[in-house]
Amino acid sequence: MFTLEDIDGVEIDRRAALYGPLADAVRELIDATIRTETDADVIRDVEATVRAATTRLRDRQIDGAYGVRFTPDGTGMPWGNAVVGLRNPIAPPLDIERDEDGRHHSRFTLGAAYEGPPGHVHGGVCALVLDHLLGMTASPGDKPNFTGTLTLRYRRATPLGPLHAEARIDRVEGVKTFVVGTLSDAEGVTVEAEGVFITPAWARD
Ligand SMILES: CCCCCCCCCCCCCC(=O)SCCNC(=O)CCNC(=O)[C@H](O)C(C)(C)COP(=O)(O)OP(=O)(O)OC[C@H]1O[C@@H](n2cnc3c(N)ncnc32)[C@H](O)[C@@H]1OP(=O)(O)O
Repeated sequence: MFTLEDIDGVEIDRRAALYGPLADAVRELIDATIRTETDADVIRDVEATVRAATTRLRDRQIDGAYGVRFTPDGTGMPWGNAVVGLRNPIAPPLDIERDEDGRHHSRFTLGAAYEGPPGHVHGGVCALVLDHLLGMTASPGDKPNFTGTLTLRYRRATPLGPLHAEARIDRVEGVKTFVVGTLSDAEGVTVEAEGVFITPAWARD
């Protein structure tokens, strides 16, 4: 589940510079696929090109999912992650910053690929983003805390476009960390979240 990779920062940068642009390009492709109105013959031609590109990438690949890899100095590479994964075109991806007081926050943009109600973010995508951000906030050290219960209040629809999310720890009770957070657009909060994140039995002292 968590895999140690004995590589240094230079190698991480090399891999990020190789795989990040590919994921970005596929993200663009997803957006273009949803929004294109070009001619039918162009669409069929592009479909063949994309299928050929996929075949080339599958020439050599790992078994199963990417997992969470980390280096000896504790640098994490959750590159397949659905929210922050550098190699995952489905991930927006979020760049999450941590303040000295432990608050986590992120500015990001959700486009056509994340639509639920017309012109607005799918409620499940709001939950996805907040679950991850609150989970990161609940796991400041080298121990993961997993979502036990996540409660959301959708105050109003979240428009597609630039957004902001933030989270902070409310309190810690034994293996349970209680975290609160919000998702906002330029007008203010659209979704409030509170979650109970729990250290799994295998990671307890
Ligand atoms: C190398 C780098 C590492 C960095 C890591 C970054 C990670 C980032 C992570 C990002 C993550 C992103 C987010 C994701 O995607 S996390 C993925 C989604 N979540 C899961 O898959 C979790 C699945 N469930 C479990 O693994 C276990 O059931 C957990 C770990 C949750 C509890 O375990 P276990 O079942 O063994 O617990 P226990 O019986 O010992 O009870 C202990 C206490 O907890 C209370 N309780 C139990 N269940 C719940 C519940 N559902 N709600 C509220 N409370 C609950 C229970 O009453 C008791 O309290 P008390 O009676 O003592 O008061």
